Amino acid sequence: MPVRPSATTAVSAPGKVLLTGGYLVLDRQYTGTVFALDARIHAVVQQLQRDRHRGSAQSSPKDDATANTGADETLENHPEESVIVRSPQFRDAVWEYGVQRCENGGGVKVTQRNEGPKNPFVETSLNYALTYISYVADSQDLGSLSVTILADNDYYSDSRQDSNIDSRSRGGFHDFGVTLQDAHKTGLGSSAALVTALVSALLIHRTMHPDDLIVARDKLHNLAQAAHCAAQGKVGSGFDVGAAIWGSCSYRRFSPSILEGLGEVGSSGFEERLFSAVEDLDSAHPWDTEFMDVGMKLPPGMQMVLCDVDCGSQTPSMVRKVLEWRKQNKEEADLLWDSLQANNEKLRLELRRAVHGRSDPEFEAAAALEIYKNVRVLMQRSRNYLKTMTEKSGVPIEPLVQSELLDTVSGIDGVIGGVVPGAGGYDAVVLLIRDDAEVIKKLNLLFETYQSRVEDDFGGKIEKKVAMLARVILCNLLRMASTENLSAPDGSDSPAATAQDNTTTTTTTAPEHSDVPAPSSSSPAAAEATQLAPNSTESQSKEKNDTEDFEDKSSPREAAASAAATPTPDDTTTANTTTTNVAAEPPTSGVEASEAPETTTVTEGEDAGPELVITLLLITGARHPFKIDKKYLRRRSVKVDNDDPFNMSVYTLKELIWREWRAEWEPQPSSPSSIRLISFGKLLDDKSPLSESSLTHDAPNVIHMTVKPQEVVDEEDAKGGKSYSARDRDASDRSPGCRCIIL
Ligand SMILES: Nc1ncnc2c1ncn2[C@@H]1O[C@H](COP(=O)(O)OP(=O)(O)O)[C@@H](O)[C@H]1O
Ligand SMILES: C[C@@](O)(CCOP(=O)(O)OP(=O)(O)O)CC(=O)O
Repeated sequence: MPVRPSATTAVSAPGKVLLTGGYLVLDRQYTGTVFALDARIHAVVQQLQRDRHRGSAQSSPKDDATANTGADETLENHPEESVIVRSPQFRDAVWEYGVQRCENGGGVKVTQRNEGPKNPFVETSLNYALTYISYVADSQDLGSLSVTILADNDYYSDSRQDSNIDSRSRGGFHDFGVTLQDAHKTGLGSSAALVTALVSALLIHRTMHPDDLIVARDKLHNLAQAAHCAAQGKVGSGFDVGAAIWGSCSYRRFSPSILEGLGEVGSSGFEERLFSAVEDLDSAHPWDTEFMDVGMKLPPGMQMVLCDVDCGSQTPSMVRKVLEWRKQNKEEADLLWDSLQANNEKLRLELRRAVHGRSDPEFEAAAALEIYKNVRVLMQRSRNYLKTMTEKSGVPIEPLVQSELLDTVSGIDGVIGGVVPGAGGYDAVVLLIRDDAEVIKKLNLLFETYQSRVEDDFGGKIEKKVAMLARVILCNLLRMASTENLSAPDGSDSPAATAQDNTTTTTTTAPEHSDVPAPSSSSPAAAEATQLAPNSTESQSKEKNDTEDFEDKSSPREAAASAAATPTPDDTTTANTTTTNVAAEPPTSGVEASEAPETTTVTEGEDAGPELVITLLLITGARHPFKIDKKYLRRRSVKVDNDDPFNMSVYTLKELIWREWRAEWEPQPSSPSSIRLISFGKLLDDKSPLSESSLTHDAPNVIHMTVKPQEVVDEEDAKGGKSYSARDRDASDRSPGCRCIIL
C-alpha cells in the first residue's frame, strides 16, 4: 500500500510585553502600549494519512511521532479521527484527543484520551479551530492530525540554565527537563502566542492558502481571541492575542459583549455562533478592537530589556481584586485611571517623537537628550501611579522588592527607566536603556550579585534574577519560511524534525526562495494556491476601513506592511548571555536601502500633476517604493487620461511592475496577469481603475504583491481559468508539501 507524505503547516506567533496600560486596558475607555517580542511560539501541524481502502488510518514512517512521546500515534489503533499534540521541550507533555462532532450544530469537540493533566489552551484551541473548519468545509472529514508546539527559550526560566548555556547560545529549543506545570513562565504570554499560532496553523492547514494569510488576519484574530478568552476564563483584555497577530501597537480592547453570547462548545448552535463571531457577521456586536500605531518601534539608540525575576504572579486573581477595588471606589479609581492613561499616552508619544526625530538628520543631540529625560520622568510617574494602585487595591502590582530592583537599576548610567509590565507582581521588570553593550554589562554585573534587602509589603521575594531579553519586533508581517529552524530538543525523530525532513524534500521543488516551499508541480498544491481567497469565508468577512479609527492613519495592514523587516525565527534565538541585547530596530531585509523611489524631476513651470506613491510589499518582506506621476508615465509611453495615474487600471499598474521587475525578487512571472495585488485586504481587480480602489493621494500606499505559481496559471489555463474550491477537498486529498507562516 503506498504511503503518501503528509502536508505540514507551521505558524509562529510572538510574545508580548505590556509596557504601560496594565488593568486600564481591560476597559475599552483606555489603551495599552504593547510590544511584540522576538520570542515566539511555533505550532507545526501535520496531516496523518488515512488508508481509505481499509478504513483505517496510517502515518508514514516520517509522520510517526510515537518514537519519543509515549503516545501511540498509529492511527490504526484509532479508526476515528484524532489529534495528537506534543510539547517536546517538556516532560510528559503529550495530549492525545479523539474528535467528535456534537449534535444540533454544537461544533467539534475533542476529548483527551490519555492520562495526565489537561491543557485547556490546547484543548480549547482545537475545539474552536476544528469547529470553525468543519463548519466552513463542505467535507466533514477533518482527518487526523499531529501537532507539535515549540517555544523559544525565553518563555520559561531555565533552572538548568548554566548547564545549558551552550544550547541557549546555539539558539535551539531547550529541553527544560520538567513538566509544563513545573516550568517557570517568564510572563511573555505563552498561552496567547500558543493559541494564536495553533488556531492559525490549523485554519491555514485546512481552509486557506498561505498567501491568503494577509487578508485573513482579522479572522484569525477573532478566532484566537475567542479561543483564548474561553480558555482563560474571560478575564483578559486580549492585548496579548492582539500583539501576537498585529505586533507592537497601542491596543484598545474589543467589547466583551462580542464573545459573551458564544456559549460552550457542544451547546446547540455553537458552530454557527462561532462562525458569525469569527467572520464578524453580527451587526449588533461588530468587532471593535483597535490597533493603533501598529509597527511602533523604539527610537534608534534605545533598547528594551526584560529582566525575569523568576517568581511568578497570578494575573487572573490580581485582575479580579483590582477590578473589585475599582468598582467599590469608582471616583477615586477613575481619577487614577485617567491620570495614568494620560501619562502613558505622553510616554508613547514621546517615544514616537524620538523614533521620528532620530531618523531626521536635522534632529539634534540635545533634542534626543531632552526626549530621553522626558521618557525617564514619564516612566517614573507611571510607576508612581502604579504604586498608588498597589496601595489602594492591596494587590502587589509594584511590590517593594520590585520597587527596590527598579530603583537600583535606574541608578545605572544608561538605564533610562523601568516599570513592572502588564499586571505587575513578581514576574518581571522591563527597562528602557541606552543601546550600549556597556550598559548591558553593568546590568549583568549587578544581577550576578543582586540581593534584595527590603522586606516586601506582600511577603514576596526575589530569589533569583535572570536578565533576559526580547528584541522588539516592529510588527508581524506574514512571512513564509522553511521549518528547518524548528528542530525539537535532541529530537531527530520528533514531528518537528519530520517537518524539517518534509521541508527539505519540498523545498527541492521550490524554484526560487529556499524558505518558501513551492507546491510540487505534479500535485494539486498549485490549485490550492489560487482558490482560497475568494471563497465563502473570505468573501463573507466584513471589510473594515482600517484607517478610520487609527490615530496616525497607520492601519494594521499598512503597518503590517511597513514591518517588512520582521526578523525570522533564526534571527530570534541569538542570545548568548543571560542578558541579550534588544535591538531598537531589527535588521532590515536589505532590499529597501538600495531602492530609492523613482524620482521624477518635472521641468520647471510644468505641473507634476497627480502622483501615486506605492510601497510594494513582497511576500519575502522586501519592499519597493514606486512613485508614478506624469513624467513617469510619459517616459514609459503609458497613456492615461489627464496623465493621472489614478486613472490607470489595476492591470496597467501590474504591467508597469512587471516591466520593472527586479532581479532580487522572485522569478518574473510569464505575464503581468500572474501578479496579485492586495490593498487593505482586498484583491485588486484588473479591470478597475485605481481611483476605485482604496489608494490615496496623500500617503504612500502599501500594496501587497504575490505571484501566482506557474503551475496554477497553467492549471487555470487548462481549466479555462477556473479553480476549484478548497471546500471540495478533504483531508487526504491535500497535497504533500510544507509551509510555514510567521504571524
Ligand atoms: N510550550 C507549551 N506547550 C503547550 N502548552 C503550553 C506551552 N506553553 C504554555 N502552554 C499553555 O499555556 C498555559 C500558560 O498560560 P498562562 O498561565 O496564561 O501564562 P502566560 O502568561 O505565559 O500566557 C500553560 O498552562 C499551558 O496550558
Ligand atoms: C492586567 C492586564 O491588564 C495585563 C496583564 O498583562 P501581563 O503581561 O501581566 O499578562 P499575563 O502574561 O497574562 O500575566 C490583564 C489584561 O489586559 O489581559
